[in-house]
Amino acid sequence: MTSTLLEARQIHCERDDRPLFSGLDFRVGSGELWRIAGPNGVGKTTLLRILAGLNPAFEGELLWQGEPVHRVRTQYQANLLFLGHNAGVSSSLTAYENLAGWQAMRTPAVPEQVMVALADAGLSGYEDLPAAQLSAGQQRRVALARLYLSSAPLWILDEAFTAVDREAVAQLEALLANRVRAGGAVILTTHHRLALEGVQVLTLGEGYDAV
Ligand SMILES: Nc1ncnc2c1ncn2[C@@H]1O[C@H](COP(=O)(O)OP(=O)(O)OP(=O)(O)O)[C@@H](O)[C@H]1O
Repeated sequence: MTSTLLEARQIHCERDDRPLFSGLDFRVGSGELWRIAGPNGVGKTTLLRILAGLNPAFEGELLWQGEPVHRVRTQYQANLLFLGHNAGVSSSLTAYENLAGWQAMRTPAVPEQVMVALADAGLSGYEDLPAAQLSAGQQRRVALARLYLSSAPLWILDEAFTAVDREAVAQLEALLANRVRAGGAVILTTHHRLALEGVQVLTLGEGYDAV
């Protein structure tokens, strides 16, 4: 039996007085991978940002391991890795500095771990280049390298597959599979067809074919 990590109750959100989504109820358990599906503009990013605690403009309740997120915010943030589709990679910093800086905000940075994560993300030889001099896919890999350093039980990933090549997609799928196998949970959006089994789909927008 899976234990519930994150529960959403009656989530409602409006943009410019127009309801984006309403009455959303779901439970994300350990070992589960959820895909939020729907057409462009339906509210997928908005929902992920709500779940990640980055958008307070909603009604309803979020529970982390049974406790209201607003009461256990620090604990929730410590258990969460959020990767937005705007990946948060600083173009003036090197690949190494970006990842080490990210790690240092959570734990003392360990240079060897950072180097290994960059290598795992396919960036060997590019560690000391400013991100501005990397390709779009390589910049995305700098952000994705965080996944190799993260032991957070909940990953929320917005369009994580954007700009990366087939090899990186396969590696990312393997990482996600490992995360859920280890008892974590993943919530993501992607317009990419996932080669993963057991994906649960929450579709926003009526009549959208999420296949
Ligand atoms: N900062 C903002 N202020 C006002 N409206 C916004 C803002 N961000 C997004 N929206 C609106 O909210 C709606 C949902 O946007 P959102 O980015 O959540 O959609 P999405 O489903 O993720 O789309 P896509 O598949 O194109 O990424 C859109 O109509 C968009 O115009």
